[in-house]
Amino acid sequence: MDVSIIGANGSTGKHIASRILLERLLLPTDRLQLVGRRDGSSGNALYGFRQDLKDAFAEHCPIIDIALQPEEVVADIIVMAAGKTIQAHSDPGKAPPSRDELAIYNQQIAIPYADALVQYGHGHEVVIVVTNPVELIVEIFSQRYDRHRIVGMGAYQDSLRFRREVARSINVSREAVRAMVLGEHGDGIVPLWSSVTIQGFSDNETARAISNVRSSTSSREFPGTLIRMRNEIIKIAQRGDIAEAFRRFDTLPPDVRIMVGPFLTLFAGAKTDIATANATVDLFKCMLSGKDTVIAAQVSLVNEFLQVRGPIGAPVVISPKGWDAVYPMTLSDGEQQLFLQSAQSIQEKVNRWIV
Ligand SMILES: NC(=O)c1ccc[n+]([C@@H]2O[C@H](COP(=O)([O-])OP(=O)(O)OC[C@H]3O[C@@H](n4cnc5c(N)ncnc54)[C@H](O)[C@@H]3O)[C@@H](O)[C@H]2O)c1
Repeated sequence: MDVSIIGANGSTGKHIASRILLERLLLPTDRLQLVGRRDGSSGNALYGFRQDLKDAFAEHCPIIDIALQPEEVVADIIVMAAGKTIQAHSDPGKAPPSRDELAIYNQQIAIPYADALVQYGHGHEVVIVVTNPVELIVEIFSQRYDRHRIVGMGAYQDSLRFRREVARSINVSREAVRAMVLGEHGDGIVPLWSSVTIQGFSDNETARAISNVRSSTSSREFPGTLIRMRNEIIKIAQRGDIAEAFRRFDTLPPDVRIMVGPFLTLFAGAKTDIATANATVDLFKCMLSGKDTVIAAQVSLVNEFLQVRGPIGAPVVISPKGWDAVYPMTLSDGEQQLFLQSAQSIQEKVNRWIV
């Protein structure tokens, strides 16, 4: 199997590459392709990065290739991780950072890769999209290529965060919690409390545990609560009191922490690249496991789930071919309403952004 990482010299791309090698997911006869820009600093740096990987992983290394043009990308699985990332700012008068700011710039990066895939690809590539806004980039690839082979990892990562945060609030391990987050990888996230199961808990015990920890009694109130709590914490971080911001963060409900955690990490001067790389490689492993696995991921729907058209985080059955079908989940009334609002908002933004 051959894997290509577009944006391999970026912090997320680098962690993805080293995790793939660390876990020996590729054989020495497989190929890992590191993709950068000929006219950017990554062009030269990738040669050094390749050398570093060879030093680190020696005889366990696959063949490592470098590509500096979209038309040179050749792989069975392509990880799209190139592009700008959001920056923290300390101006309380300005809106908090949003992945939406990246749309115009990152779209221009993605289009040549999507066009080259259509022109030079062999038709069975699968693209895992990391670049934000993940819904927009999924749509750019899906409008050009087989949409069933395009999978965005934002909802998968949000679901892992949700499981971890729920587990932390009720004092069990993340492995004991099953849960999904659908919707947008952004303000329009839809945490599915109805999907939460906790190993060893009866239905009544699960319901009691959830009502003790969730942010609001109904999903309809969630967006307002999320924005209010997010803005309060960001104000503290903008004053420079990061330790206090994290102390307050620890007291937030788990469904709010999913969203606030990455922003607070940014304001602290760090990045979410390690967790993102881990989630991407986990998704990659699920995909290759050969078992039909249901995960939340951004895909471009054509009426398969709640009659939604367009890109959104949805429950899908994945396989080595991408996503085969939508898993027919039943949402609560409030979750359904939140999901449909999120779909509408994403669609409006994507229509505005796509040139
Ligand atoms: N989905 C998620 O959960 C998640 C989490 C973190 C980051 N991200 C997204 O991943 C992307 C990368 O983030 P990062 O932190 O690694 O950024 P980064 O700035 O560290 O790396 C970006 C890389 O992209 C490369 N690049 C830019 N234009 C390119 C082109 N035309 N061809 C090839 N490479 C090109 C740059 O040279 C750089 O090496 C961003 O869009 C970010 O928003 C997503």
